[in-house]
Amino acid sequence: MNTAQKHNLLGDGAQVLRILTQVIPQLLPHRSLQDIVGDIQHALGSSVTWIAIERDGELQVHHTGEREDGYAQACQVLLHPRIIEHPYAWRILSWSQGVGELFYPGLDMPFGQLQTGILCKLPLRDYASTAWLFLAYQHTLPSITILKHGVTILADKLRDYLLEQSAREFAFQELQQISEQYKILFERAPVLMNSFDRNGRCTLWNGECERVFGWTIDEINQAQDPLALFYPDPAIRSDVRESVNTSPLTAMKEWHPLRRDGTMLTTLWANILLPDNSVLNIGLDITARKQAERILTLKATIDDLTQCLNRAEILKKLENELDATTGDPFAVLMIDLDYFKRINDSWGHAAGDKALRHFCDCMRACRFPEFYVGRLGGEEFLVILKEADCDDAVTFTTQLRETLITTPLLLNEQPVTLSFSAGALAVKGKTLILSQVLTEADKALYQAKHTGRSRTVCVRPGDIC
Ligand SMILES: Nc1nc2c(ncn2[C@@H]2O[C@H](COP(=O)(O)OP(=O)(O)OP(=O)(O)O)[C@@H](O)[C@H]2O)c(=O)[nH]1
Repeated sequence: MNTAQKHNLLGDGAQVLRILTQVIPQLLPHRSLQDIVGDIQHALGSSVTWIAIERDGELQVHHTGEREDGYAQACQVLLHPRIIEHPYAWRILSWSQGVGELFYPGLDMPFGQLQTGILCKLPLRDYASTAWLFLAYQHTLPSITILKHGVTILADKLRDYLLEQSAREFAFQELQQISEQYKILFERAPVLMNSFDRNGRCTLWNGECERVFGWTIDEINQAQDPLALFYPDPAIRSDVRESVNTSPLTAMKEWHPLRRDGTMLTTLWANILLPDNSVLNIGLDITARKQAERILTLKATIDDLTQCLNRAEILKKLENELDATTGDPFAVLMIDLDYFKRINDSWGHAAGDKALRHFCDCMRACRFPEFYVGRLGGEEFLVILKEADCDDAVTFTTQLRETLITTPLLLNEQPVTLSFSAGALAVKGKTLILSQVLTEADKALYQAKHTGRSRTVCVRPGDIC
């Protein structure tokens, strides 16, 4: 059918409806607007056809001619004073002849020669946008009224198509925004997030993993078994695999992976099974926190001044020894510095502190297989010698006295030899309770103090030797 025959059909209402039944079913969501404009032009035989959409102040134009500037074409019509200053609200405007001269004066074929034209507004107000459909013919048509009715029907369907497209685009943009937000969250959250596939290849590795472990995802995947970088022990590796792949842990579990520099981390991990059956591992690096906890725990057991065990801790140790089911023998020494007040009085309190630290250093320097030193308070100390008897206790104090002589305390560069008295007690089996041990050792110490000081008195319960 040639163009003239096609134009004649547009003068017949029934034919126009028949043409529309071919075009309207093509307004499918997956088809592009450019294709749809092409369908309309082909079915209705127009020479110039375009659809313009104004969204957020921006004009998008969909047209058929590949080489033509559709944007300029649409602007010339939509920004024409006759359109902008139109005195009435309008939905559809038509010109039975002279459209080319009106909108495209002096332009080449077919623009300057266009005769009949229709501009139809497609209100898309819900989405803060407006669209226009423009059709123009080089010849005058038999009935502009019939064409206008046809275009109104087509415009309604076209508007439904555009609204659906807008809704899809809106949903897509929202999805993209959400996915972008999750991407940022994944990359920047101060939480370790990663995932490994069934072959052990790393598929996800967020910024925090890179920062904490020191490897990039590419570096990890260069290893034959990436997991072995973190867990060199095959048994632990198998536990990790079991926890991730076989029974993902929803509660946090502590693991100790290695980082790139070989240091061991303390981490907590939980595994989240995703809908595609992959597992996302979420972890927290608690190395610094654990370290701080260890230091705090240690500090709670240490005497600040002398760095030996504090009173509570040495008494706890003594109680543990007394409660031990094995009932292994051990010796207890209660030690008190002699005439310590004189050091404070002669050299000042700071010198007294220095003397206490020096005395503890000398005790710790003594050679004995296993022993604990604790400060009971002031210048009084308790020493527990494991698997020892009274003779060992005496040997220990003799050694300590020698050390104090060979390594005197220096006060204002003057050597001062510290002296101490000691009460020793040997404990065998589970025969005594804590208070009895302390009372007996104290009795022996008292004896040492009142029989000349600088000596060790050994006692067996109820019996001083
Ligand atoms: N510099 C210093 N002095 C302390 C500390 N704790 C207790 N003292 C002092 O230790 C002295 C203990 O004096 P005394 O109980 O009379 O004992 P001493 O002078 O050693 O006499 P004997 O035990 O009888 O030989 C007191 O002057 C306390 O103030 C401390 O942490 N630092």
